[in-house]
Amino acid sequence: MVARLAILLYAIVSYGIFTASFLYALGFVGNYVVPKSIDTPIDVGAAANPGEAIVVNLLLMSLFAVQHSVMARASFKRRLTQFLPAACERSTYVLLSSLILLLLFWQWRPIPAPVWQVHGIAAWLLIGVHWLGWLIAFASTHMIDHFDLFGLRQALVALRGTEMPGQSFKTPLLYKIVRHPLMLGFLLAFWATPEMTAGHLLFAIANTAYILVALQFEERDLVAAFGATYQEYRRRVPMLVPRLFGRRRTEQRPSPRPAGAPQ
Ligand SMILES: C[S@@+](CC[C@H](N)C(=O)[O-])C[C@H]1O[C@@H](n2cnc3c(N)ncnc32)[C@H](O)[C@@H]1O
Repeated sequence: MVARLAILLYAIVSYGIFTASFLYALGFVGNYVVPKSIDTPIDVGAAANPGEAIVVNLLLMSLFAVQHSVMARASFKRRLTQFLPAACERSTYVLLSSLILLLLFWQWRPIPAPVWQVHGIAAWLLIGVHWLGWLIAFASTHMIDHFDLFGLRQALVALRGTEMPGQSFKTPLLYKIVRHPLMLGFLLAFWATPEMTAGHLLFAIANTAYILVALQFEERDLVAAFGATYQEYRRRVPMLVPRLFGRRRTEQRPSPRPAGAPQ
């Protein structure tokens, strides 16, 4: 019982650190409230040299990308759970991702050179799209399973001593019109800004490239897990850009989750 409570505590702490990093990300990307944002150095007088800034920023984003993708693979999870209880695996993933994000926010080198600036109604439209992106991203986690994605469900199931139910294939709400609404939300939040600087542009380009690569791995795992059901979904539903005047959709039956489906 003590071990199960410790797992739950670990999951709650990891979730708390994730929440802090997510809230900080809102301020960081949008240049709101936080002491250090994507365009404002802590030490305002000391702008980094752009070459150094590009290298440091790319290293920080690569660290996040490698951790986030390697730890999401089934083979890595199998190895990790030889040392850790399976109920801690997702919380560990969430904890490390959040700590790396906080490191990125802390060590980020702004490159303030302006790339575009828009004013008036166009600026307000872009700000609206930016916040819509964050809203879509947050809402999408609830459409898949927020508490499962962030490791709390696994800890609660372990506390009850019951079996963790397998991952099921879902297409609720936004998942009916795009396969990856969470990533679509991030892309909108990263790109829609009335004042784009060189540093922000680097952030948006590198993260877009990472998302496009990471989705290939994620979809490979989803095809392995759900087979023809996911392949049919892939043919029917666009990846990131909703089809506004789409083809007629056919209803599909839910498929049972085969053993070894990714979490
Ligand atoms: C961080 S979520 C991102 C989901 C999706 N890529 C998106 O952008 O909305 C990643 C997890 O969602 C799972 N996943 C993605 N699409 C899913 C679906 N249609 N049904 C169930 N799980 C899904 C993946 O297996 C992975 O474990």
